[in-house]
Amino acid sequence: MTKPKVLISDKMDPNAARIFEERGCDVDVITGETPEQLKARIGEYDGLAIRSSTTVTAEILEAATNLKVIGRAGIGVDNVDIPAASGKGVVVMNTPFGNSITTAEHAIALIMAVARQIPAANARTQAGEWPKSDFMGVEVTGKTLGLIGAGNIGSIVASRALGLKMKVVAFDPFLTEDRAVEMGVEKADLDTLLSRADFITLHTPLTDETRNILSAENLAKTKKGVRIVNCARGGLIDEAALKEGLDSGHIAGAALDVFAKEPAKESPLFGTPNFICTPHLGASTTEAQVNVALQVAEQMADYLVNGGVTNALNMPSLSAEEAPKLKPYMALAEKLGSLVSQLAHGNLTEITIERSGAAAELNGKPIEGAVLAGFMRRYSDTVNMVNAPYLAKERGLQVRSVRFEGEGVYHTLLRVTVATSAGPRSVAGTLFGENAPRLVEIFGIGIEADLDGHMLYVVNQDAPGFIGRMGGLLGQHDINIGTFHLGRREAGGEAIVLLSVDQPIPAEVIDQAGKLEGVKLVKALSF
Ligand SMILES: NC(=O)C1=CN([C@@H]2O[C@H](COP(=O)(O)OP(=O)(O)OC[C@H]3O[C@@H](n4cnc5c(N)ncnc54)[C@H](O)[C@@H]3O)[C@@H](O)[C@H]2O)C=CC1
Ligand SMILES: O=C(O)C(=O)COP(=O)(O)O
Repeated sequence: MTKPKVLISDKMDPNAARIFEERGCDVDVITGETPEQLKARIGEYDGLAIRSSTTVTAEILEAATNLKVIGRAGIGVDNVDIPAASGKGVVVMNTPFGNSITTAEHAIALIMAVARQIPAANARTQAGEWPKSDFMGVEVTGKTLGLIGAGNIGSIVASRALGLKMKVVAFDPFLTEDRAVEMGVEKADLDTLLSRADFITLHTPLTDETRNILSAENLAKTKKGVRIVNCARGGLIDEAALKEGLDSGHIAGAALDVFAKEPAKESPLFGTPNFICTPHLGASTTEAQVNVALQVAEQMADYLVNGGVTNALNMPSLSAEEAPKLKPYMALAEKLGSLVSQLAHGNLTEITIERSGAAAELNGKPIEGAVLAGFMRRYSDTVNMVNAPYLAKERGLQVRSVRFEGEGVYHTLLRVTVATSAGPRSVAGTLFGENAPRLVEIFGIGIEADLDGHMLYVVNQDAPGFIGRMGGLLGQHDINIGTFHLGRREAGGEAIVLLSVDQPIPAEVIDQAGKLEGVKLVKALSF
């Protein structure tokens, strides 16, 4: 048998190459290439091991004709086009815990550095100035730390900050009161956190929801004299607004390890007083790099040599006999989980997964995992079908599984219901024809649709002329409608529309759709 061939395309601890070789893989270490060079080379490889410097686009995946697995030696996978990888059957794995302590420690180091202006004081002292009277710092003891994102890294930061005698206020949709008490933090909404924090640190993945979470508007809600630290992802903060806040003196200091555009070789923030930055060093300690290198190489080699799957972000763990029967259900389950998470808002504390008819006969665990992975994916880079139930439990999400053996209208049905502060929200789906996943109900209204690509969800008053107005608006913006599905509770009552389009719908078109006569709600969805 020919040996699987792996490319390590980012700087990685040498233990990774050693493990690949010991486990029976050939390995090349070629770092710092341009996307064109990687594209030209990738066709030879079965595995690609990366950190954050390699961006794996759909175009690179197109050229990756032999690729079976991408391993991220680290946590964030926003540099990998996961849908494109899934489409090509390429497993994407990460190492969800190997660098979390190290990254949390960097956040704490930056809190201290920004409180005492250590980098500027160091530079001027070494320049021979002895500028003792220019650097008056603040204590962290007794100050409030606002933690945005209380997952693995956020929880470690909280525990360290408590050790420094700070108060910790945390905002995270998956943080329950019980978990907050266990962590010793106070659960808060974002506005409360912004108004109370003396220091703010960010620990969320970069998603559509977290992008610009510290926008100009939200920065304006912060306490005067706030200090901000970002060791998560650049796009979480509006860098121009941060610069304005520092210049005006509203923000007393900021420390960034990550930038919207990396490598950040220039930025309006550079040179701003009380601004500190590091070049994405969050995970850069000997310990973390050895951890993630060993782990990624072991996981990837296990997959390439034995077919074992660990920490995959786009693939469930399944036995060989169950796999073919469960596969279409997993796709349906993940789509329903994703749909309900895109439609339900507020405090998400309980999810119920019902299986009726043929679905009731199957192993419920992988289906549950797939629903939860779809449900939580918007909130975490590290969630997969395997770890989703564990993460849900850890974050206090109650998961109920219910089976109904008899058949209803459909021979097989999955229903996912989420308890929200506004009441239960439920969606249901079945398998049609050649086991194609199909939505059949949203919030109690019958509607049949495929959940695929970019979609628009509209709630409107059932009245003549609506379809024409909506079609006309999208047509004016050159947006082609692929499918159009309608459902309603009763004639003249509340109706819903799900339509699929060929490209993402710009925000201004969504805004205009929301203003059309009879429209109550419009939401862009993606699958
Ligand atoms: N600077 C660096 O070198 C490193 C940066 N990172 C970044 O740190 C991020 C966090 O890592 P982990 O804690 O391990 O991930 P995690 O998945 O354990 O935690 C992320 C948390 O963010 C929360 N969250 C998601 N959307 C949110 C929202 N809209 N508002 C508030 N909270 C939200 C989630 O519920 C979850 O609890 C990673 O996604 C990665 O981008 C990770 C390692 C190193
Ligand atoms: O693990 C992560 O998410 C990181 O951001 C670390 O990035 P790096 O591996 O140091 O390029």
